[in-house]
Amino acid sequence: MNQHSSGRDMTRAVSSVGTETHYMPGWANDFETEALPGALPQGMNSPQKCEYGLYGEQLSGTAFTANPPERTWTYRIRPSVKHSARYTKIDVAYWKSAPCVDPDVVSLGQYRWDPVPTTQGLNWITGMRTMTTAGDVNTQVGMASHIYLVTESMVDDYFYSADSELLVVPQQGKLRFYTELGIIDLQPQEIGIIPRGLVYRVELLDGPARGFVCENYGQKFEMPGRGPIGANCMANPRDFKAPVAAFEDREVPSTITVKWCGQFHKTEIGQSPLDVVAWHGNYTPYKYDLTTYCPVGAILFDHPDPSIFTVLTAPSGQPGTANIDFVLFRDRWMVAENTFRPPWYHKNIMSELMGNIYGQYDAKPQGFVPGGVSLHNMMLPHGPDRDAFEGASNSNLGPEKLENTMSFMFETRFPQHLTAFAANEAPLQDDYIDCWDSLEKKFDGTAGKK
Ligand SMILES: O=C(O)Cc1cc(O)ccc1O
Ligand SMILES: [Fe+2]
Repeated sequence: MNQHSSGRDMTRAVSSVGTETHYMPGWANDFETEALPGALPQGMNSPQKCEYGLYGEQLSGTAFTANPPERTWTYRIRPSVKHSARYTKIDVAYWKSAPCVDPDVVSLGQYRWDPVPTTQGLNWITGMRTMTTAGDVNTQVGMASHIYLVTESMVDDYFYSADSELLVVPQQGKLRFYTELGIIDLQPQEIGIIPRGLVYRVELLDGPARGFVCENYGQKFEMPGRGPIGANCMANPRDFKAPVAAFEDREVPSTITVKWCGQFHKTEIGQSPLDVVAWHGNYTPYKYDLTTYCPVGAILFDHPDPSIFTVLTAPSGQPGTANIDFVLFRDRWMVAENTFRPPWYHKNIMSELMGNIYGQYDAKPQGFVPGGVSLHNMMLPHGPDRDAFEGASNSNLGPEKLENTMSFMFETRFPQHLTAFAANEAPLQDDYIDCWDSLEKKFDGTAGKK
């Protein structure tokens, strides 16, 4: 997987705020890219003097001795220490971190929310609304799920999370992430990953923007083991895209906000920190087009576990038991014979937070709407509502295409705790649990096969 990318050939010089984006394909490649010709040292990382008067700096995304180690070498106008003055603690009211167990909030239950409405004056930081937290940010275990609401761009304000990598799932609007390593545009049906420690700002290209974020406190997302499926289908490595180098040489009063151990801190500096002119390495932000995900499923009978739809998985250290699985339910053919085709009724040791990107989800034809969220927590029973059950039990089973549908699941081995925002302020559907009320007892002890 560590093939050498031809990033340099694809690089376009973008010497200040770029308007076009360019990407290099491949999963976890060892990329190289430069926004000015010759800015990237060849054959070594630390020349005595770098070209253009640049400073060399390493960003380590794994422990030095991890296998494989992930790191990126940057060549920048100033070293990051110059983008880091004294920090002041600030309050970011709605962005919570685990452990965050509110004694007045009940997390045991099946929950569903309508889309959280967007309001004016929200940027990537102030518009982050934490719905659930799991694990512990201090021990780098677990995750948080958020809804983001963005109606304003960050202009000379920058951010990074030392706590987490962010998996961003847009549902509405279009965002541009100006990062230290280049520019990524994101819109619905795409996902982006912003790695831990990477500095960026988020611009609103088309708003208002809303979407979902999985904040991963633990080991990085990786492609799932493919097992008997073999080398093809599911997510294909070449469909992951890393940005080419792009830098800002802007000397204006600016701020950097840092999320660190669940707390937020701000510092003021006199220039843009996005000043990396060239870089090489395998620790990068990336995007992925969900419509390139090639689903594999039941082609004769029965309904497999949803793990067959895993796009990315973040390991927990216990094999097969992820800190987080990111699972995609996209349009696909249903052909299974003599089969109840929607998800079965079940209880799961993992906890399942789902979001609807667009369309209708087969187990919940009503009520789980685009922008909406549901939570089926650890060991809590759930499954199709009555209409889905009756429909699927009585339909004529020809080949049928599930169309106009894209939902996803953040599934974690840890119980998810609701925030006070999720319990009290977000549009919780109080009657969600009633969707199973009208399931009848159909049992007839005399009716079975003799
Ligand atoms: O609960 C859900 O809707 C998600 C889900 C889908 C599926 O096809 C099988 C199991 C499962 O948890
Ligand atoms: Fe489920």
